[in-house]
Amino acid sequence: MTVLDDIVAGVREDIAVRQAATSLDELKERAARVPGALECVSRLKADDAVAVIAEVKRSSPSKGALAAISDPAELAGEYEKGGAAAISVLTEQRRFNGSLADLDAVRARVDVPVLRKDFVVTPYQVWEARAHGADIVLLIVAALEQTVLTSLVERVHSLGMTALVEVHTLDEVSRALDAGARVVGVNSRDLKTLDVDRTTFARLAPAIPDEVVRVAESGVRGPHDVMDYARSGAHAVLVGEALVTDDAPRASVADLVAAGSHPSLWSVRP
Ligand SMILES: O=P(O)(O)OC[C@@H](O)[C@@H](O)c1c[nH]c2ccccc12
Repeated sequence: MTVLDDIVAGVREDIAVRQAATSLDELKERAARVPGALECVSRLKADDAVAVIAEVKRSSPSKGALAAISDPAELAGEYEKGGAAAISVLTEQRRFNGSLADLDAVRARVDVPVLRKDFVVTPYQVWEARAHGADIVLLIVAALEQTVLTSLVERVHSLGMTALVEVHTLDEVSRALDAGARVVGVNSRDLKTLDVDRTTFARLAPAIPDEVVRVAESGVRGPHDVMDYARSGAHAVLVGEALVTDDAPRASVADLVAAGSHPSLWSVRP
């Protein structure tokens, strides 16, 4: 059993508990009452800048506890003021110590798009994301069979949200594109082993066409990594650990944003 299998098994148990408390019909009613999802593709793909997606994450299976984050909305507010294009909120409970309450708190605070970061394997979770105000939903190719992936991408898009379809291999890039992904995230961390290899993005990016948004996920330590990912064709970067463990997250986001619009990047861009 891989780490990913283990996480998904726990997630399925937790879904069953929530589903017993809140029916799908009830979620659909809630989803109809929240403001519509924000359009994200144009925000994640500027002509001469790298969009920074800043993440609210307390723990991870690879690193254990990262930061207490007693006030996720406050942290997200700082990210937004620093220039984050979107905020990612981990809602997985067992390994990442997140919750839908964190998503609610962040949604209520910021105006930029909010990403529900979880191990989404059923339509119920997609409705949940929308009912809690998410604009973007993560779908991890390695956790989904192709027919399920395709139907979840369609569900996300039909609810006006954007699917961030995560890949780690070339084969998964094809699967993401076949499933109709408009935004593809290359995770430098292998979710089966938790190893990080920052060269993954550069290897996979050429297989992702330019009309699709290319997001480089994981392993960003600072401005230098943003510039490296940008040189390899990233339109956006997703940053967690470096920001949640930082004393000045707002300034650090601003530094990443500044690095992503450095003039030297846009003359060498493929
Ligand atoms: O903390 P990092 O190395 O900056 O990584 C952020 C993000 O990419 C990572 O949290 C992540 C990427 N894909 C995921 C899927 C599930 C959970 C977490 C993730």
